[in-house]
Amino acid sequence: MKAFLILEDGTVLEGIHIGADKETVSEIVFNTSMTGYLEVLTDPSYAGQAVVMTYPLIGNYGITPDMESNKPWVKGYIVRELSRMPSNFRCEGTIQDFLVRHEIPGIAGIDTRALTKILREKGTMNGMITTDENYRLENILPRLKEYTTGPAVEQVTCEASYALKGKGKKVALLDLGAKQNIAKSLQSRGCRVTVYPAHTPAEEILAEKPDGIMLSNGPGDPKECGKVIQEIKKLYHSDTPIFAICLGHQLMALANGADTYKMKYGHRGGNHPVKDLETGRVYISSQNHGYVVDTDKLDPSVAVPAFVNVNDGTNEGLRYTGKNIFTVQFHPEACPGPQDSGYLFDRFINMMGGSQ
Ligand SMILES: NC(=O)CC[C@H](N)C(=O)O
Repeated sequence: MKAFLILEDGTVLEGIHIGADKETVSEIVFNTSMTGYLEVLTDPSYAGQAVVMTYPLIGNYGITPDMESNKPWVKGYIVRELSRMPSNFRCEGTIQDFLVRHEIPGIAGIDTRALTKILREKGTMNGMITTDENYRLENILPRLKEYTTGPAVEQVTCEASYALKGKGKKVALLDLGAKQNIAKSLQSRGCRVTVYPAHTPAEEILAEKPDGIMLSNGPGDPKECGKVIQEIKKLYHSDTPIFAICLGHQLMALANGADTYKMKYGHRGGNHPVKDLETGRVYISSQNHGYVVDTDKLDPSVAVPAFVNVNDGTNEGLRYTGKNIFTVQFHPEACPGPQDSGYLFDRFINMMGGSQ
């Protein structure tokens, strides 16, 4: 069956329908990872967005246990070619069935690299995936212009707190849409992790006297998270060591008077170079973000830049002055992507006083 991808600027691309049989409006973002399509599909930070995979063949090892959460969160899926016969000893099914089961529509047969060039030149746009051949642009374009991801953290956070197996340092993980590998990275370093829903009052977390607090990644515009920011402010004022990733990093910055803005087309992929400003060393990182902290308005008595993106000079991390707090915009938990920056979890463990 034919399908159409209609962009906010009136561009229409024709392809083949995949996934669930329904129409979807979302923000269209591209990911340049050459591996790890499942980790991308199941990363809760993509809630409200349709992802364009620039790598041309997707799904060739099918569905395996490499999930970052228990379901796919993308609102649409845009690929060049979807593998019809996945082959892998761990394969448990096809992407096609996975998308249908979770009611996610998609489109294949799109020149995703050409589409990415459009998104790079014009910036991230909203779009619609539809199978309706009689679509009317004059009706659709105003709908596309209006669309926003809105408050998205509520859709992806856990409902109640829960404790994960482990002994050793007690870490409170605030789940803003956490990728599973954050908890796993802590557990593999001998931490006892308790996961809290995004709107848990700071007092409740601090009452458990955690050795450290971890703020996770998550979807949407960080400025939509006003209430969570209020709680993070209180966490900042406790003397607990804090490590934050991506949305968590942005919220900690907003809680401390910094600003964030939306980038033209974001960073989503597995090969973004980030420079550690303390050592001058460059690490290759996994990334998925559309917003970034504006360091121009950052008060150095509050925080100073710790990492910078080597491609475009945007901020990739902050160190909080006089505090046991550091935050990064990229993904040291990797999944998918290089594990270069996994050492940051070790730094966090050291901040909590070592692994015992
Ligand atoms: N992966 C994330 O946590 C992304 C943070 C935020 N939603 C952004 O797009 O910038």
